Amino acid sequence: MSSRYQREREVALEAVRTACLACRNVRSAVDPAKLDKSDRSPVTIADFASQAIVCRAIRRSFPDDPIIAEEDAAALQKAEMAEFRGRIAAEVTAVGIEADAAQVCEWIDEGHATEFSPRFWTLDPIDGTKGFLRGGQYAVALALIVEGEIVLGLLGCPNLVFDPDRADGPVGAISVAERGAGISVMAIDSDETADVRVSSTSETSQLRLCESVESGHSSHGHSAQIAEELGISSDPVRLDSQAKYATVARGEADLYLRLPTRPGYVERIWDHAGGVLVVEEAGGTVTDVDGKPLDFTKGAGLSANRGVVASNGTAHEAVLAAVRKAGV
Ligand SMILES: Nc1ncnc2c1ncn2[C@@H]1O[C@H](COP(=O)(O)OS(=O)(=O)O)[C@@H](OP(=O)(O)O)[C@H]1O
Ligand SMILES: [Mg+2]
Ligand SMILES: [Mg+2]
Ligand SMILES: [Mg+2]
Repeated sequence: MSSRYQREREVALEAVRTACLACRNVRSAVDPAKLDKSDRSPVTIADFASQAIVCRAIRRSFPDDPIIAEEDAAALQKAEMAEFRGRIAAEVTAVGIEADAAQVCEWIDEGHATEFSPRFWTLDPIDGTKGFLRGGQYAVALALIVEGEIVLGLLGCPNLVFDPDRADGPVGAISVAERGAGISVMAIDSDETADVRVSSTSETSQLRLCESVESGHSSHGHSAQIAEELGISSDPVRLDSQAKYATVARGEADLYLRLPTRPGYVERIWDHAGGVLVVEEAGGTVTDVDGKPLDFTKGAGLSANRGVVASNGTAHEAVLAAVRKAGV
């Protein structure tokens, strides 16, 4: 596979792998401590450690590249957060990157960009934090966007079985996609790699649908209507995070629906950029619910789009028709 972004790929893969290891270490604690952000969503030591690790790596190799990342260190600066800061630094150090609390806060804040630029990275240090907390799926999601086009997309999924045909095989998979150069999936703990491809299912009644666990993130009512319209009788598979894109990419599911739960919610680019390229390079199609391509030129939000439909491609038009019929 010829690669135009070889160095970026290497740096990104190493960073995502290391961040996955840090997340696992935190998760193996009995009850990972969490903070509630101003929107009442959770954030943990692992989110911050992961963001510090990935931003540090990008900053060292690509000093001029802006990073639009989900978290920032503002809440960590308060005096009463000293212990929490120290625990983040300890987790970063435990994966081989020696750092103190001040240093990790600086790295976290390297992800402060919010505006579109001709070349930038976007990072979700843990996508699916609720999934992470309940022991479900979560993802370290990273993408490089050049001239508004996603050129690299990585999804590190520490809780995803590496090979869906070996349910008791290794757990932990990193999907790495480069535009025009394909996708490969790597095991987190070994050198094993796999080529993957979306399914070829075209019969709409046979489509295996996946969606968010959280009904506040995607309308379960609308997806049930769409499934009925398509003649699907199997239950949707609910899993957290961009692991949904990874499962469509490898043909384990055929369709991922993310349907707005209220007018005006703007999806964040870090919740999608990595996953979108992973599905596209595996042969699938991703649009919003109106059939428009996702527009990554608007800064941190997908303000020109509503919701997301990711499919194996073959079934995409039929699904969009059902989405319209359901009045999404
Ligand atoms: N109202 C609403 N609508 C759509 N999306 C929302 C909404 N609120 C939050 N979020 C974002 O959802 C991200 C989690 O993704 P998922 O819904 O796929 O996973 S989960 O099932 O909720 O765990 C989650 O990402 P993380 O914060 O990184 O976990 C949020 O950015
Ligand atoms: Mg969050
Ligand atoms: Mg997210
Ligand atoms: Mg997140």
